[in-house]
Amino acid sequence: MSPAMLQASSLCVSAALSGAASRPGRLASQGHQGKRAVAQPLAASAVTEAAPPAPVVAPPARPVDAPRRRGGRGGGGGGGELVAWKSVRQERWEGALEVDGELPLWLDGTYLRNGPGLWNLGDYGFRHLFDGYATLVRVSFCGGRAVGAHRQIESEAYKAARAHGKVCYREFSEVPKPDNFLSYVGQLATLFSGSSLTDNSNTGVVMLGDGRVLCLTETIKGSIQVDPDTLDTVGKFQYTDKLGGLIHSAHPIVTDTEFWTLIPDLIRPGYVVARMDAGSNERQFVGRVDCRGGPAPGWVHSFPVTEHYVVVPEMPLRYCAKNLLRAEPTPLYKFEWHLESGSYMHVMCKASGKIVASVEVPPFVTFHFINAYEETDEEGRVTAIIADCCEHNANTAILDKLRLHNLRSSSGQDVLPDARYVHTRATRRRPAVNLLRYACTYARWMTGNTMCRVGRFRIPLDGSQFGELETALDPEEHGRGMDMCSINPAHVGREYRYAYACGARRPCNFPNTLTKVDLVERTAKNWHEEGSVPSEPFFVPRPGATEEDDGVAISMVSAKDGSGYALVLDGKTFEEVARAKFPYGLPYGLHCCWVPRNRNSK
Ligand SMILES: CC(=O)/C=C/C=C(C)/C=C/C1=C(C)CCCC1(C)C
Ligand SMILES: CC(/C=C/C=O)=C\C=C\C=O
Ligand SMILES: [Fe+2]
Repeated sequence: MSPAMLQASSLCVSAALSGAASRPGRLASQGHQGKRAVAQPLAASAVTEAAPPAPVVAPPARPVDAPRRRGGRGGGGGGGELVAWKSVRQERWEGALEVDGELPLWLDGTYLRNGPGLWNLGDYGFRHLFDGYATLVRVSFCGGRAVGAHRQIESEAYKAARAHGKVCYREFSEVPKPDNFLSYVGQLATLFSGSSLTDNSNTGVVMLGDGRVLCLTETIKGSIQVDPDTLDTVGKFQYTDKLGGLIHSAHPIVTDTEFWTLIPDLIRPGYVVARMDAGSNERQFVGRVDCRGGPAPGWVHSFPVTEHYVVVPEMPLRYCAKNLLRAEPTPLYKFEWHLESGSYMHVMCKASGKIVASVEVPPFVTFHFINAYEETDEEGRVTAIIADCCEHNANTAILDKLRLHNLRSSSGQDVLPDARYVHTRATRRRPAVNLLRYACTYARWMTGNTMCRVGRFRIPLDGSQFGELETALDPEEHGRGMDMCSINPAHVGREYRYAYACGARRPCNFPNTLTKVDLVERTAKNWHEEGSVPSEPFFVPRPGATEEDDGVAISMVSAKDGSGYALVLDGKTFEEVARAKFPYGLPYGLHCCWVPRNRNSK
């Protein structure tokens, strides 16, 4: 058993044996080099100080400028105000969590969530949700008990910011301020080599087939291995191949045996599709898709695969080399909207790297593909690819809504653009229909009545030129909000029925519900607690389950009273099973993974 696994099981034992598990705010002390806890008070200047020695177990954190008050329903740290959009700096915190309800005994492992939880450097506040320094929160479940932990990821970008008290690398919207013209010219030069790009891995976290756990963002250098038990930053994940590239999709598709990724090519507009075997650090070139429109590839935050194919989306929201060079953010940050360039979906055969379909589709805006699968005829021949996404109704306004100023100032107002769950259908006779759809999309834009929906693409494999994009269920079912989706991992690339996501209860300025979507019945079940901000509900199947929704969905909630807790919902009924309460409030976070206790480890 590796030291990390030993530590994990001792955590389980200490949580199970210690009475601290039922006392909020009490910390299960877990020795680390025999040091005592060092307080990390969240003064606004905390991050600008020279790096202090890492504390063993820090006391409960307070967000920047939050009052010190106790109590509140959600757990310790309540009685204040919503912490979701405030920096909560924890260099190393760990403690037993008070549990309300009954945690299933089969839930045995670690839920890990990554996200940009630190948006302040001294007096300086970052602009955008996606700028924050990477923050890992974990809850380890064992024997009906829960132990929480919280740490910053030690990226070069974060360490440099702490040491110098300023942004030193190019983040999503933040750029280091040059001291003079010469240093500006120097910065431009480093942009081309990629050395000025951030490695702040604040987006996703995945467990590779060999048990290694990686935090990821859109820069390739921002692939960082972490220890899921201690949350230690193990080091950079070095890709040992010669594929190059500076950016990639933040959401590789990871299975027990492989890892698929997309590498956009900004010089010769297109995408490289690559795969890596579990246990390896070497990506292999599979094939290339040339863009059909526009001066640059479309943003590929994520993409889906089926059993035999990789789906490569080409959105009209495209990377923009000029915007990459700018010191001040543009309305669409590093991107540009090129409606005239068209929108396309490409399908590549995993085995041969050949493109088997490339269709034009109505314009769309998505961060997150949910899943894809192959549609077959009676003879078992694959006739089309179905690909689902959280679609923001071809409206780029969502990027602006995720500015911290908007998230902090417009709560209570109904300013979240609508989203939907959509699919596409492709035939040769569609141009007129598509034109009509574009017109409808823009009519909705003009009236401000846009929709956020589950978008379903249908991409036929019969040589048709056009694909369709349809709304998979009435967006009113999930309040016209839809993002941050997970599904049963056994259904990745295969037909599926259920998706778990964040939806909306209007009025709101950000998704504020958890929603279970049933794509067969075209209905949704919703969980909501007034004023709370829940993050991605991550589905964990029950070991041995045969039904798709037999398991739990785990989310972390930043509650209205300033508290924070992990919420466990029943995968079938979507009723609350239990909540494990942190003794302080949690910042919002993005994506999650599940690390079973008996994982392989390297
Ligand atoms: C958190 C999230 O969802 C997205 C994060 C995206 C990031 C950090 C993108 C960063 C980028 C750069 C630092 C330079 C190159 C362009 C781009 C990929 C947008
Ligand atoms: C949180 C989010 C969108 C919410 C809108 O409805 C998008 C996050 C993207 C990055 O992972
Ligand atoms: Fe994402």
